[in-house]
Order: sequence, then structure tokens, then C-alpha cells
Amino acid sequence: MLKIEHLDVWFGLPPDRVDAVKDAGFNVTAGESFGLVGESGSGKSTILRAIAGLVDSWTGRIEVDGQQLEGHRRDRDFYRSVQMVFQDPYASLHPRHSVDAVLSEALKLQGMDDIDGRIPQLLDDVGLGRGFRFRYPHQLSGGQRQRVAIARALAGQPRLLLLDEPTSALDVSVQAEILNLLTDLRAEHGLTYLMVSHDLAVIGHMCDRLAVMQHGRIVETMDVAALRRGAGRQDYTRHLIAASSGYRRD
Ligand SMILES: Nc1ncnc2c1ncn2[C@@H]1O[C@H](COP(=O)(O)OP(=O)(O)OP(=O)(O)O)[C@@H](O)[C@H]1O
Repeated sequence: MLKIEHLDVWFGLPPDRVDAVKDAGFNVTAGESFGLVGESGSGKSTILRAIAGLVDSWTGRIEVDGQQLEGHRRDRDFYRSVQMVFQDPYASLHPRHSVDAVLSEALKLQGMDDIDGRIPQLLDDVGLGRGFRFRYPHQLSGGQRQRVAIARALAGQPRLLLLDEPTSALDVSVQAEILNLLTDLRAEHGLTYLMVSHDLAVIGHMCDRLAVMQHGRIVETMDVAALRRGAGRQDYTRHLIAASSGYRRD
């Protein structure tokens, strides 16, 4: 459902140009959860941002369900099927916008009808009671804010969610709740995930396959599900630890 081919992304102009992603390519099948890991600065978030239309300078091919992202413009049809959830729920919600306003705006932007009826459903989907509808971000915990951010992403009934460290700003106990919610949503809504995380336990728990990035390139892909099923715990951990430490293998 997601096809990335020969993706190059850069920032700035020579001599300061940064080549953040170099000739990246991978496919994610419908319903799969695919992880991106690698050292800091290796280009993981940049890949997500390119797919989300948040960077201007890129070449290559980005395709979702056969629909190609054209040029560098935001394309309404394309973005109905692709949504992003960011790391920091504190930064991603406007402090003066109530939950109702956030979800109404997202539903309008996605061209959805029956906005009033859909908001309670979205709140139910992310495990927030309807009493949260008229609260403001400062009246919510970190985990509740991230649930609102996830509800906002679900507003247009997307097929692909881009998850950029969706739990790393949260307390450990809350992280597990949000990961369980994401697992349930994937099954219930038939979602596909492309997920960046530094936390290999998170990737191991959430992902079917992963790609390891180093200096802007994908240097290896791994079948996490097969590792989980077939390899002993030690092997599995060794593979994942190798992935996390900038692809150092013994
Ligand atoms: N807006 C920008 N302008 C200039 N350089 C950028 C910009 N955004 C990212 N970069 C650079 O692109 C490279 C890749 O950054 P990216 O954020 O994708 O890495 P990452 O693997 O997600 O890192 P981290 O795990 O630390 O979040 C880095 O060298 C970074 O400094």
C-alpha cells in the first residue's frame, strides 16, 4: 500500500546542503506495521515528513494505494488516506483550542459530514469519554492529549498512519496504554503503520518488519515477526540492539 522508491530528501543549498535521505526504498503492505530505526540524525523522521508533505526538497516516488504524491504540493485526496501523529502531544495541540474545536477542524478539513455526530465516535475510538469533548489541552494529561492527537489523525478515516515516536514524550505507564490503543486501532480500522521509535521494545512489540537507517540510507530490513516467532530471545535482542546502535554487528 505504501511504496517508496529512490527517495532523496535534502535541506538547504550548497555548501550547507544536508542530504538527509539518500536513495531510500521500501514497501509496506496493507495492514502491516513497519518500523524505522537507526541512530539519531539518520533520516527516519525526514522520511515520515516527506510522505506527510512537510518537506519541499525531495525526488523519487512516494505512492499510497497506487496514488502518487505529485510534486511538493499537499494533495487533498492523498492526505485523506495518510495522517501523521507526532511525538509531543503538548506541542501538537493548540492551547486555546478545545478538543471539540480540534476534532471539528480536522473533520471539516477532511471533508467529512455529520461533524457533530462523529466527534463522540472519535472520542470513543481512542478511549476518551464524551465528557472530554469540551476540555482544553491544559485540562488533559499527556496520555489524554496523545489520544486526542490520534483521534484527530483518525478524523478522515485514513489508511496509513505515520507515527513519529508517538510515546517517547509520555510516562512509561502511559506509553503502554497508548501502544495498546494503537494496536487495537490497527486491528479495528485496518490501518497500516509506519513508525519511528528509538525504543526497540516498542518496535519489537508493535512492528512486523523494520528498516535500519544509517547516514540517510536504509542499510537493512528485518522481519521482526519472524524473529519474534523463530529466533530465540537472545538472537532477537541481538538483532534489535544491533539495529539501535547504528548498525554495529559483532
Ligand atoms: N529542517 C531542517 N533543516 C536542515 N536540516 C535538517 C532539517 N530537518 C532535519 N535536518 C537534518 O537532516 C538529518 C536527518 O534528520 P532526521 O530528523 O530525519 O533524523 P532522525 O533519524 O529522525 O533523528 P532523531 O532520531 O534524532 O529524531 C539530520 O542531519 C538533521 O540535522
